[in-house]
Amino acid sequence: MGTSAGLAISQGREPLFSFGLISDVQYADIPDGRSFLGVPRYYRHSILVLQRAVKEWNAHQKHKFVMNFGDTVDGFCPKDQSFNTVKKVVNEFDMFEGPVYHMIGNHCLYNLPRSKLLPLLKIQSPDDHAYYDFSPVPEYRFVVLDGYDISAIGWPQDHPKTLEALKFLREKNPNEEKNSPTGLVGLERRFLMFNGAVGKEQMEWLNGVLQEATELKQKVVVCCHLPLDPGASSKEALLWNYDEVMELIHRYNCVKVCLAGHDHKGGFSIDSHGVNHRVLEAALECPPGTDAFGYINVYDDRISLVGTGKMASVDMYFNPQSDL
Ligand SMILES: Nc1ccn([C@@H]2O[C@H](COP(=O)(O)O)[C@@H](O)[C@H]2O)c(=O)n1
Ligand SMILES: O=P(O)(O)OC[C@H](O)CO
Repeated sequence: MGTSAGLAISQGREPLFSFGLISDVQYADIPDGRSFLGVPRYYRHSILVLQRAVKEWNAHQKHKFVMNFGDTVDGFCPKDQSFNTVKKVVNEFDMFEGPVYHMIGNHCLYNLPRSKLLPLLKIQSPDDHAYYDFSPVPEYRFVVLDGYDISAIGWPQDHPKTLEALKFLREKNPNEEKNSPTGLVGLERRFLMFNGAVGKEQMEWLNGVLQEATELKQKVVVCCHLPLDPGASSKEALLWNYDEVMELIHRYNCVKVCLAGHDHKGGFSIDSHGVNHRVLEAALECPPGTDAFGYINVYDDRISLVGTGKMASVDMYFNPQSDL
């Protein structure tokens, strides 16, 4: 990614805090396979990557929390094993000696309805939405978006959100197979069933959180399973309404970094407003013995991702213009 997190550390300043991160574990007790595009997937090995990650995060001793960027279980997991498989992976996360914040991904929703999934992931919500925020130190706020708020997967079949998503897909994607981008041009290629959107209520909630963060002079890190910037991701992996979400985010100056998973190869960009976008490499696609996890050192002027294995390190400096 061109920059050196080691450099940031060698500058000698202590971070305000740090946290661990991993994405797309997609564990299942099934033989290795491949993605649609032919990339090898190591379904049994991925939990070993997570175990090594937890060991390293604990050895570091100072991480304040850990974030799981979603797709905890794979869609090919036999459905009679879904509940226990998610539980097994969550138990591995719980070996971390501190809080763990989970996100949902499409593969989680192939396995379990929200009503069963969210309690397992300890996402507390009266109406099964999976967005929330937390402030680990007074200077920072983390916003976790629910990218499958409007989605054809995860809600009951007759739920208004399922119906809204299916209507949207019918309008945007003429293919019978709604996961196929065939014939879709450029950024239209994101209109696939394995993606989703942030709905109206969540947008209003996000607006309120960003308003409050601005008043409190907090810097914000936005986290979502689905990427929010075409510069950091394949077009096929983007949130359906990434443009609306970013238009809202850009009205404020408080959001410094957006982190995501889903696009397994990973990516990095700085958008037109100086917001950093980092898509994390998947634990699932690490050949046996290799890794993809990391931790982030948070400073007042940058955050530095220190990656292990396939997860590339990067220093993400904040745009000083945005604080003027
Ligand atoms: N470029 C693509 C990517 C995916 N699909 C469809 O999505 C399904 C799931 O994809 P995975 O990467 O998780 O294997 C896949 O079976 C295809 O139906 C596609 O059509 N084009
Ligand atoms: O979530 P998956 O495993 O279907 O993969 C999504 C793709 O990486 C998006 O391009």
